[in-house]
Amino acid sequence: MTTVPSILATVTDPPTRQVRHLVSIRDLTDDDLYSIVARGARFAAGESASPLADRVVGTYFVKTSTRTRTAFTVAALRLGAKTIQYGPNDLQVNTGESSEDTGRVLSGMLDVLVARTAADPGEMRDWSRQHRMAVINAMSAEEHPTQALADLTTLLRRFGRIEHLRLLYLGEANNTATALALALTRFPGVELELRTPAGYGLPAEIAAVAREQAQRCGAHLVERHHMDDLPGDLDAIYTTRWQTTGTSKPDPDWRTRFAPFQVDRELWRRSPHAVFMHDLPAHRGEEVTAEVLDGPASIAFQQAENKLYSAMAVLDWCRATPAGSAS
Ligand SMILES: NC(=O)NCCC[C@H](N)C(=O)O
Repeated sequence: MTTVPSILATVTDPPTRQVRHLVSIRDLTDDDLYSIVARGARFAAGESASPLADRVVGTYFVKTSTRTRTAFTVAALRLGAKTIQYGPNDLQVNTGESSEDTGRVLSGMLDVLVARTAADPGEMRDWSRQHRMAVINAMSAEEHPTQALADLTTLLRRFGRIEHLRLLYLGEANNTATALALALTRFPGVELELRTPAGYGLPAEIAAVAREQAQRCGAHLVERHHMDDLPGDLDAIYTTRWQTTGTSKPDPDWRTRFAPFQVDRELWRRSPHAVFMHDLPAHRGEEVTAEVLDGPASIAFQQAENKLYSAMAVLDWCRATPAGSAS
């Protein structure tokens, strides 16, 4: 008769792991938000750590990416993790596997999935219906949360604070604007004004959430659809490219309607100390002039570098820890 080797009796399941997902800035408590932004600044200042030494981070980018994919891949490597990269044609979702099944399968093997998706807003939520693999939104058509976190780290490094900063955002209120509005309105005294072409403002639901947060936290959110009576004495002027990934513009003459929102030197007359911010890639001569983007006020390329430090902070925040233990 065959006997079972006694060594099998000593095999036990690993401890349950609990992760935190970042699909939207709304997934973060105020404390989470403040601590990720501050941690990003500490990583930028040279803090090093290897908290992901035994972890595997997957990146799945359906859309093109220069900054975000590189930032998260390098961040994972710097924190000690190994990485695996999936391109748009690599997963069985292309042959019809459901996004929920994909999440269930990957969560048995990966610790983190960093994903940039096409238009489907439910996909990332489907993947995050488990607590073993953290899901990080590296940009969807609706929101770009890790961009806003990097931008806030940039502001903190530049000004030493975020509270009471005055910011003007120009152009389409796209995924980046959504994340910025959801994040900045949680800082007391922040004044965020968006000037967007009519029909290209924040989605009504996002504007409502951001207004409610602003009221709770003592911030201010203003949205207008013209370029008259611009605010002065700003700390930062922010813009983004006019053609947002995964979206289309229904009106054929949209360029004419966007043209007045271009960021040029004239804007600085009222705010000579303002910095210029851009999530990149930039289209010189469209949303911003070359003179501004490449000029002394521009911190756009510092923003890009801060995506790395901010990605390190995000990966460390969301990593799996045995349930019940401190992170
Ligand atoms: N920094 C980035 O992630 N840039 C790529 C995308 C920029 C813009 N928000 C877009 O959706 O097209």
